Amino acid sequence: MPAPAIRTDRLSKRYGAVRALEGLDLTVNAGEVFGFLGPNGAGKSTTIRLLLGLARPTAGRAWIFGVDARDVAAAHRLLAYVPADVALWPQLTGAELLDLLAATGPGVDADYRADLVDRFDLDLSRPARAYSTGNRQKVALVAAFATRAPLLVLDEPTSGLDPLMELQFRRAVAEARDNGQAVFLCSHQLAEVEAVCDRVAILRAGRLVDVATVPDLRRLHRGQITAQFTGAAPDLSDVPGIDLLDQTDGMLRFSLAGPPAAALRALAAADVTALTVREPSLEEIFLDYYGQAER
Ligand SMILES: Nc1ncnc2c1ncn2[C@@H]1O[C@H](COP(=O)(O)OP(=O)(O)OP(=O)(O)O)[C@@H](O)[C@H]1O
Repeated sequence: MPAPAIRTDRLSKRYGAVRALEGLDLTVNAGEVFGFLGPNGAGKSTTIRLLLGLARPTAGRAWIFGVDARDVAAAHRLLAYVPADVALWPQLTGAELLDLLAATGPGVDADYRADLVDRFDLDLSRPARAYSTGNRQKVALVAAFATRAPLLVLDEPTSGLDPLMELQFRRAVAEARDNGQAVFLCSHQLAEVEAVCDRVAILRAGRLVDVATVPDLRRLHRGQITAQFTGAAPDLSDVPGIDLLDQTDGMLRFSLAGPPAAALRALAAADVTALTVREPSLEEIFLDYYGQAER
């Protein structure tokens, strides 16, 4: 079996009394787009710093394709990184920057890079000091995708991109996956994570809360059902996991956790004329987890 793109074993980091990361066990496979989510301060950046060898773990270990993450020279031949705050040398033009980044990174596919420059609508003749936040992000993204590195580590890579560029980003991620690359995507843009990720990990206060596919996460969280009926209202009093949200004459709306069989039986006993089922969005799932921390 080839080594996974990322593996961590009880990876932990403390800053004094602060437990930034506690016992993280994670595996990200080649060809997988993996979302890494968590509220502010959950430990996402700390994890990335440990994966990149920018910080030393207090305990535990991390590997990039079987290479110890602390072996920075070897591990960085296998990955490309886009930071949340892209800083570029202000006097260099976009073209000079891409050449510099290509020369110092894990390699470059020049044809693909030209294609990406076009798709991301990047003006390479301007100096970096004249770039907006979004344009700086585009330079870093084009440089990273163009490496075709086996692992792409992307930290909040699209916060400054407009919707058209966001679509280009999603397309490039899909191409990376089709090319067998792994993508580790840290993002607060939940719609983006929902659209591109195969699996997501949810981190809270330095600990992993869950790792699952988006459909699996949906199954664990509350969906919303609206039923319209004529005659007597369906009797939902015995349905487990139900939470009645709204009831008017001829309509009721409820949320449901767990399998829908009991609710469907109760609805079938009434004269239901229309039924809509809305699955929870990743945002609702995330808030559900986040809300648990407040309780
Ligand atoms: N150098 C440091 N010294 C002290 N504490 C730190 C340091 N870096 C991070 N922390 C603490 O570790 C915890 C995790 O921080 P981290 O930056 O990893 O969170 P994050 O999930 O990336 O948050 P955000 O979404 O806001 O970027 C926080 O409590 C933070 O204050």
